[in-house]
Amino acid sequence: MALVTTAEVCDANSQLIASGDLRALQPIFQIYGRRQVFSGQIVTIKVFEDNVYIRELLEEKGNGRVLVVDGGGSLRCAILGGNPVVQAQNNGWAGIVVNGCIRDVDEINGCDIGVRALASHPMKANKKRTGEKHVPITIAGTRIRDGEWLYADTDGILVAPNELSVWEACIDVASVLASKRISANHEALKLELRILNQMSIYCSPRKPFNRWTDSKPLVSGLVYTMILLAVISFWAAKKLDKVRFNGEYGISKRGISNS
Ligand SMILES: O=C([O-])CC(=O)C(=O)O
Ligand SMILES: [Mg+2]
Repeated sequence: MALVTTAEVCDANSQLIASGDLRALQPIFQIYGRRQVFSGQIVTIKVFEDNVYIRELLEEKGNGRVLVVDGGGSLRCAILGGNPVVQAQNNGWAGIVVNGCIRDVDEINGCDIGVRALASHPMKANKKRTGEKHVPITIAGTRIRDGEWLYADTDGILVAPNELSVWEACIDVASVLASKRISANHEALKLELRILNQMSIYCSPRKPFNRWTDSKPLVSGLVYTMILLAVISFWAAKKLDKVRFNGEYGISKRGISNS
């Protein structure tokens, strides 16, 4: 998805925006961390001036996910510091979005991870172990659910219910180029650039797996194979029967032998 900017995704998906599926967070966040562009599946957490649960989540393997923290917008202390961010980077988290404050900004800016927060604050948070993990949250005017997808770049932050995919677009580029059978290199390059510019048009939520329609080809393939095998075995049995019968009665292609 990094091939396409958040602005291009918005331009090409007005229907998803109108339906409320594609949402942009209000632009209230500062950019921290070395990764300015990041995306991933969302893990939500709701806390208030307490950071124990945040640290616990970032101790888990990230697998490219993004932690989105509803810190209630508090500007009275930092709920994220350098230590958990280094850990998140080492554990493979793609990013952390904090509706609250962070501290150890220089350390965080050295980490290979994307971090967004309202501001920095020198005071640390409570350690009372309060909050809720994996609950729906509302930050920056946007309702966000655990398991949705987040896309961040220097223009802003988008949230979608499913992973946005350019897979279809890549197939399209290949098939259009093949069908045009372009020989001159510059023509091919021109067309490729035009198609790449249009790529976001094909950005669509990846379809969820449908147990029936997605397995239909496999099921019908199996049925056809079984019918074919049945016909072949029937034919073979008949043939074998005939050979056996002919053998028993001494019938050959040339006629009945006396021996
Ligand atoms: O101790 C804290 O709450 C925040 C902090 O600075 C860190 O984790 O590095
Ligand atoms: Mg610290």
